[in-house]
Amino acid sequence: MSTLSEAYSDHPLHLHHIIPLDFDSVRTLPDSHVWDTSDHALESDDRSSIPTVDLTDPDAGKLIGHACETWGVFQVTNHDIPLDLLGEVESEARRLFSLPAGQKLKALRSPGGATGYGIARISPFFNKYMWHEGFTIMGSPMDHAEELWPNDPQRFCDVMEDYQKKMKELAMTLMHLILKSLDISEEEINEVVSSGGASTALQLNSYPFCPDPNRAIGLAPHTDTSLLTILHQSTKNGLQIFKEGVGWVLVSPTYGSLVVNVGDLLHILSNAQFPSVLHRVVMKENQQRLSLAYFYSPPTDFYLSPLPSNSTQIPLYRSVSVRDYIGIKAKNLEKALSLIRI
Ligand SMILES: C=C1C[C@]23C[C@H]1CC[C@H]2[C@@]12CCC[C@@](C)(C(=O)O1)[C@H]2[C@@H]3C(=O)O
Ligand SMILES: O=C(O)CCC(=O)C(=O)O
Ligand SMILES: [Fe+2]
Repeated sequence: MSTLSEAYSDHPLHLHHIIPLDFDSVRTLPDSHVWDTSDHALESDDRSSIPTVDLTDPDAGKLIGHACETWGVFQVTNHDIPLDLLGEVESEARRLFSLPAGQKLKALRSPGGATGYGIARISPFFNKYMWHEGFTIMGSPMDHAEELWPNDPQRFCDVMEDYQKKMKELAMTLMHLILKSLDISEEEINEVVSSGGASTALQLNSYPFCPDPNRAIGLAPHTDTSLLTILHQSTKNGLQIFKEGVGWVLVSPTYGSLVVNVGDLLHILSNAQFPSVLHRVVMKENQQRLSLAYFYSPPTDFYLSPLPSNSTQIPLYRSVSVRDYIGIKAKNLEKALSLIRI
């Protein structure tokens, strides 16, 4: 069985698509980072905002199913992730991104690697660079933590591992609710969610202070490759999701609540009943913004096909392994879903 890291190592990147800019050293926005941002301010009004679901609500499953169908994204409250832990992970992320550029480069993601410091994996698909630096974790971050803090790697590792453990439990709870809302049997749910383990990743995102935010982008529009993604955002605005017929909708951070979004793999599994949501990060505030994204997927050798609850419908996608889909996405980005359409 292959790991998520191995699935990504089949698709190596060039160094210029890994190494972030030394953001502290620039006083003006380099041309390499200038984007057409004419639609960034075109947000729909306040009346449209993503649904919020209280996980202790007896109707949570139904509400989540409905949110996945209509929005592909929702906020969750009463999720059992301690707020102290969220604060600690955020502060460890802040400590990492505050290191001098030269120090961060010691933990640079390798061209064939999946973990460590670097720019977003989707970067090769765009001719400009994003105002973003990231740090990807899969399991224990010890090797990279030793590169960053040779004398004190443990604190960072403990917090990140604790967070991944709790996020995994939450992701499994949410997946159970989501699949139950599709009337999938318990056995089938267990095949997708628990028995064979999971592929997971934790991405720390930093959008540094920008000298010219109106001409830069934090993260270009994309859908996630996961079943679902659970996101914590620091107090700064920037995340927008695209809703058909409405346009770009701002997802303002609400203290203590987490943003959950449908990824491509759940899109396939649900036969497009739960569409993966297009999202991006725009530069809204004149301060650094941080976010923590946890990606939950089935094991890489798991074959996804539209689930039997949809058997009365025509399956829209052919069966594909997680590993193969990662490869298709690595080569084709937003065209990936259409390439596996029957
Ligand atoms: C498990 C994942 C999910 C990844 C790849 C790998 C580790 C890093 C994730 C992100 C994080 C930033 C946006 C994204 C689009 C990117 O460029 O890297 C994500 C991508 C995906 O959802 O495809
Ligand atoms: O920073 C954010 O709010 C979104 C991050 C994101 O979309 C990702 O990591 O995939
Ligand atoms: Fe994303």
